[in-house]
Amino acid sequence: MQRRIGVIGGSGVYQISGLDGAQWRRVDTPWGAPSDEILTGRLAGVEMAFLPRHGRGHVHSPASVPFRANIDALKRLGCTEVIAVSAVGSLRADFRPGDMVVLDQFIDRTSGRAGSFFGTGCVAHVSLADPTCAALSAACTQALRAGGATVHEGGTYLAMEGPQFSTRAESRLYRSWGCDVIGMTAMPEARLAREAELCYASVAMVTDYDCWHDGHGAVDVAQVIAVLTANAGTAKAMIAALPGLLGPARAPCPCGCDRALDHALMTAPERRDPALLARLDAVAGRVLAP
Ligand SMILES: CSC[C@H]1O[C@H](OP(=O)(O)O)[C@H](O)[C@@H]1O
Ligand SMILES: Nc1ncnc2[nH]cnc12
Repeated sequence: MQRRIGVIGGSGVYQISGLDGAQWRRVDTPWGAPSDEILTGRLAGVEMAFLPRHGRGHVHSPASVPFRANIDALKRLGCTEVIAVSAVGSLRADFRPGDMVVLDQFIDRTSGRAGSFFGTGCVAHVSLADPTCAALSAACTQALRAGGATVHEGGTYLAMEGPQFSTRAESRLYRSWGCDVIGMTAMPEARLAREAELCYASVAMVTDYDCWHDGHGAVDVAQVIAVLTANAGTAKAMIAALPGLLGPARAPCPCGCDRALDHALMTAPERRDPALLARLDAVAGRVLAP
């Protein structure tokens, strides 16, 4: 099977360069329009698809990011895996601004966001015990280290609703829960990637210490942008290195991400809603197609 690597760029990452045959493409989905057009092309002979999560110019607030359309569009374009890049606040002293964290767990405190492709007329329950792909995450770690980044392998991300930053009491609470970093977008993105049977790796750049650290002022956007700008090359170097590490051919995922729906569907075939099934053509076509 041919590989296509999807990349979702977070705050400060609105494009990638160096693609052969680069083209911004509009992709329509049954879940509405994605955050922006998607930049496709080849890097070191591997098909790529890049989508800026907030849109070019940072148009979408965390709550208005069309997460379902974004994941559907990447799947529809033939992506086999998604690397999500995010800016995060650190909830621990040893995760410093400029460091990279390859996340492996999430606590979801968002509210009111559409968090599933499934629902009435086609119910499914996928496992989220391990919400990221260990194999893809290991490749991201390797690519980051090759570029000289300081990398923390594993970390728990507190997904907050925002758009305001946390209160000090919230920040302290999340630290007491054992969370390592905080951001506003990894959920429901990670849930939806799993439902769409995409390998998902979440790579976070630490930009600040949120507001719990006595030795640092409370986070503001200027601080986040300054750290993102100073370290702009880090995520880009990782993306440039990944095609060489992964190669153009894709084998079955050793973690089973590409088979997440094998035992997830609950609704009896004769009770399924044809309209919902039609919307699921890309994300669940493997298990629903007649
Ligand atoms: C600009 S600070 C807050 C903003 O940055 C993060 O975005 P992303 O996860 O897309 O990199 C955070 O989640 C907020 O959306
Ligand atoms: N402290 C913080 N809280 C939430 N999202 C962030 N993104 C970057 N820093 C953040």
